[in-house]
Amino acid sequence: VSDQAAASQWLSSLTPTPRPPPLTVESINPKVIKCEYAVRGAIAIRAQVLQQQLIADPGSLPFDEVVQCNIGNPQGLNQKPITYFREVVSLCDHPALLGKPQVHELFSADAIRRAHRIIDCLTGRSTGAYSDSQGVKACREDVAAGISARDGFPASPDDIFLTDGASPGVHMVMQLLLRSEKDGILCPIPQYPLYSASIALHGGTLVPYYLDEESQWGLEITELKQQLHTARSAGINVRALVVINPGNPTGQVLSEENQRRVVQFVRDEGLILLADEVYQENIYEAGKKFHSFKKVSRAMGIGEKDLALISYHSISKGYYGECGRRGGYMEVTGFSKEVREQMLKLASVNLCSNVSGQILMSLVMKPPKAGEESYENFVKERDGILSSLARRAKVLTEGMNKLEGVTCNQAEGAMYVFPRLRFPEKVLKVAAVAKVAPDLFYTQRLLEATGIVMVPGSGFRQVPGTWHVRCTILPSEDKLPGVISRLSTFHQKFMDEFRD
Ligand SMILES: Cc1ncc(COP(=O)(O)O)c(CN[C@@H]2CONC2=O)c1O
Repeated sequence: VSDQAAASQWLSSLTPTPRPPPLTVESINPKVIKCEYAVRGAIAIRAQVLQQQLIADPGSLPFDEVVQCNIGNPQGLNQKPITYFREVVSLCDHPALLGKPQVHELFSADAIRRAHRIIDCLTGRSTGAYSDSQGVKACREDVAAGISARDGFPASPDDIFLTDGASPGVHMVMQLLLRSEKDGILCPIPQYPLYSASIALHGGTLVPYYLDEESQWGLEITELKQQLHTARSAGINVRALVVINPGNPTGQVLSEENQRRVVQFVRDEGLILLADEVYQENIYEAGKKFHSFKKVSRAMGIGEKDLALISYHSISKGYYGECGRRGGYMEVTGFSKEVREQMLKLASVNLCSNVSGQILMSLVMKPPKAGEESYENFVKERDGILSSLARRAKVLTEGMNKLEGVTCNQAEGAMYVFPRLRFPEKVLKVAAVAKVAPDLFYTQRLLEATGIVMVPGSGFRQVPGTWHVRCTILPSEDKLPGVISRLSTFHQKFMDEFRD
């Protein structure tokens, strides 16, 4: 062996053979790879890059701001928090303020009283201490009182789990229900992708039921029955039915009659009803009203013994929009003591949800009452936000319906419009070559041209061969006309470019 070869052999013997990286995309849990969440997917990621570019190099793009219409994040688009709510959580987070002489100049008397009451019930009198795993008892009592007042039927604090938003509550239940791919969950299509993502993460099967766009995203019982039968024939053990009411991304508000038939279906088929009601205070359509599935079932005389029901709520929506504070509840009824003990065990693994979010959830469910010092201002703030959202829902729906090839159902509730786009054949061809869904292709072009961030309908699943986009109704009323105008100009150019 030559000296050179001997030397290089010696050197290579000194350098350890490179180990393969401990984690690669190939060695990640395949359930994680399968999971997708379009609300913060490719379009949102690209939007962040453009946002940074605008900061670094203003004037370098054909628009001067990125408008985040991809996510129901009201305070991200300048909606102001509710004064009373923030007063109470501020005092709870810094109780020393209560001892300051100026406190009565800075905070309303009822917020001070509420804070004292809450602090008295906190472990160690501190929001910094772990609470019970189900949540602070006093907060659960207020949530239960609020549910009882809303529904006219009793709710128990023992049935309430306070969570870091509705999302972890959904994940917990999927973890409980999904043992293998043989376990299925009936989900609306289009659906909020937390459900498809969580079902994928927990190794279950999403069993679709299609909402009927032609009847304002109606939920047909015949469709539920057909999809259930198909899944069962394929050997899927369907465990639960998810209903999102008001709907995301579709914005429909179910009629009470429709809800009664859903409850009857769930009861007859021995399913668990997962009622996602996070938009319960976002009702805009005249004549439409929110009815909780808890109320509907109890009014039918269907109680805990007949129906397993988990109802979700959140502080992220409504008129409060406290998305970043992470607060929510699951009301759990109709399960055995042993099952609830398993739920509590699961909750205890995460110790507890954040206490400020728990306090905010209790304030949402038991806000100021008439006669209390904050009441008038609270009502003014609440009604101001909700009436503005209703106006924006109408304006945006009208704006969408003026676009060529676009039809858009009225956003009766929630925070989105979900228009259907009929693309020229050329768009379908170009998108196929680019290997992207046509509605993703559209939202990519829209973002690059206007800075408007929308989520492609394919991120929510949809009837095959139909294409949609989801846009929030959240740009402020003074900004919304400009957004619609930029969208219309882009849309016209896009359709002209690809006209058959
Ligand atoms: C129907 C529905 N359920 C649950 C959640 C989870 O909310 P929290 O975990 O914050 O309580 C959302 C959030 N809406 C997402 C987030 O913004 N846009 C969306 O579509 C939702 O729309």
